[in-house]
Amino acid sequence: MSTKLVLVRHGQSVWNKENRFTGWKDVDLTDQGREEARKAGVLLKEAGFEFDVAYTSVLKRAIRTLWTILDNMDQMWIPVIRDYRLNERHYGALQGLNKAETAEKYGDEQVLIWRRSYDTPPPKMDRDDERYAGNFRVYKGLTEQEIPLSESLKDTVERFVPYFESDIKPQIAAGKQVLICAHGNSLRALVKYLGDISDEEILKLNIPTGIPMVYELDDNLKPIKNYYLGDAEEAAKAAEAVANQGKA
Ligand SMILES: O=C(O)[C@@H](CO)OP(=O)(O)O
Repeated sequence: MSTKLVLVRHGQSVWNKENRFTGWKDVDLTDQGREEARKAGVLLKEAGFEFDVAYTSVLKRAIRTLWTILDNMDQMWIPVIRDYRLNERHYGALQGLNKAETAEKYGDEQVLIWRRSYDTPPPKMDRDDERYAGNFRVYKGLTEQEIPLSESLKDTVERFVPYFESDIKPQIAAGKQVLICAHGNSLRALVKYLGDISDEEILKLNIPTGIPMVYELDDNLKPIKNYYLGDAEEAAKAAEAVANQGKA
């Protein structure tokens, strides 16, 4: 028997469009992002998915994408769980900077390391920075250790995977159809873990906005195969465009 798990990166956000490092900044979707979310919902509905539970971050670009998907599937009634552990990887002091301008200043190679290396975090944000997540009510229940100043993908794996194991995996194991709506790098963290992808290989993975990614899992919840719903060529082109965002 195979179980399906669906992962969706939020639709295009305002800072995706402006090509700025986003991380934990709570930016909304653009009109294009809303349209991508709508199309994702239609694709999932046409493919016959019936979700039992959905998980998302506490960031509105992912939450609104999830709402839009469920609205278009007429499944807005299912339980939705929001948790900061699904948040985007924290971009530290880079948050808000333009990616191409940063590449002009520091070089494409350095920006690739900050964006895609497994264990090199971007420069840290200070705790007295107005952007510090501890200033926002949504994160008030977290300890200082839980509020990042910057994260590598490894740090994001260490935050997200234990939550996946303790909260999401038991639902899948119980036969529930689960939808996860999250972010480029928090999903890369999960994909790395699910597929046991090496630290080197994960560098090449770029996830496009708003295209549902379906994982078929075996009885041990190991992936049998995974694919994007819809036009595969379009998904590959969109992933390539994400890769190029960090070039001067
Ligand atoms: O800015 C970010 O937080 C992420 C996702 O949008 O970007 P990148 O693809 O550069 O890691």
